[in-house]
Amino acid sequence: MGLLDVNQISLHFGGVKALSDVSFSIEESEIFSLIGPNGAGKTSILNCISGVYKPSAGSVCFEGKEITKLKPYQRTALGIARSFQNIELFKHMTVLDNLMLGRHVLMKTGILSGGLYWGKAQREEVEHRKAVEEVIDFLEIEHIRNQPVGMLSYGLQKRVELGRALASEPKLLLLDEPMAGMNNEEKEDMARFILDINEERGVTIVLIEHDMGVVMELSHRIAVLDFGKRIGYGKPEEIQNDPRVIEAYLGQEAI
Ligand SMILES: Nc1ncnc2c1ncn2[C@@H]1O[C@H](COP(=O)(O)OP(=O)(O)OP(=O)(O)O)[C@@H](O)[C@H]1O
Repeated sequence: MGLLDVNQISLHFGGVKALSDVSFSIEESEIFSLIGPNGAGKTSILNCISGVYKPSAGSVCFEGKEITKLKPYQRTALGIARSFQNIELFKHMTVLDNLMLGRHVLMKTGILSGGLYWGKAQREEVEHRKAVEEVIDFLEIEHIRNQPVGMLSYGLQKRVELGRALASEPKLLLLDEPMAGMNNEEKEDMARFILDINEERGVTIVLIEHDMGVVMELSHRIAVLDFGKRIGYGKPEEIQNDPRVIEAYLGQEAI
C-alpha cells in the first residue's frame, strides 16, 4: 500500500475512453510524474485523484482509505491539493489574500462562530497569517505580497498558485504542467521550488510535465500513458530505455 493507490481506473466520456484500467501506487515522499502525448489522459487522472471526475470503474485510495466517492473539498481536507493547467486565482485580490484562501480548508471558526467567539477567531487568524507568511518566505515572494495577482508576470502567478496549494499544508500535491509557458529562468526556479517542497517539507508530489529534461531530473518514478492506457511504469532510467515508451512518446519528442 502506498500513500496513494490508483486501482484499475477507467473513465469514459460518451464513446471516448479517456482512461482504461490504469493502476499505479505512489509512495510517501516521492516525486511521481505522469507523462505521455497530448490527450493521453494525464489531466483526467489528476481529476480522478482530486475528485473533479468520478471514474467509471476502479478506485482511488489515499492513506489506505478509499476516497473514490468523496467530493473535492473533502479530499482537500484530507491533505490533497492541486494546481491547475490554467491559473485559477482571484486576479483582483492580493497575493496574501489568495494564500489566505488556500488555508480556508483548515479554518475551524466560521463567520458565525467567529462573531460569537471573537477571541478564538482572532487567535486562529493570527495562526493562519503566520503559516501564510512562512509560505511567502519559502517561495521568495515577499516583495509582491500586497500586489493584486492580475498585475504579476505569468511566472509569478504560477508561483502564487503553488503557494496557495502549499498554504493548505498538503500531504499530496498535484501539479498540472506547473512550468508551461515559462521561460528557462522561471522553469529553473519552479524546478527548485518543487524539489524543496518535496525534500524540505516532505510533501509527496504528482507532476504532469512535458519538458522531459525536467521530468527525468526531478522524478523518482514515472507512469507513461498513451490513449488512456498505462504503457510504462518505473524509474527514469527504466522509462528512458523502454522500447514501447520510446516508440509512443520519447522518440516522437526527440523528432
Ligand atoms: N470533460 C471531458 N469531456 C469529454 N472528453 C474529455 C473531457 N476531459 C477529457 N476528455 C478527453 O479525454 C482524453 C484525455 O484527455 P486529458 O485532458 O486527460 O489528456 P492529457 O494527457 O492531460 O492531455 P494534454 O497533455 O493535452 O493536457 C482526451 O481525448 C480528451 O478529449
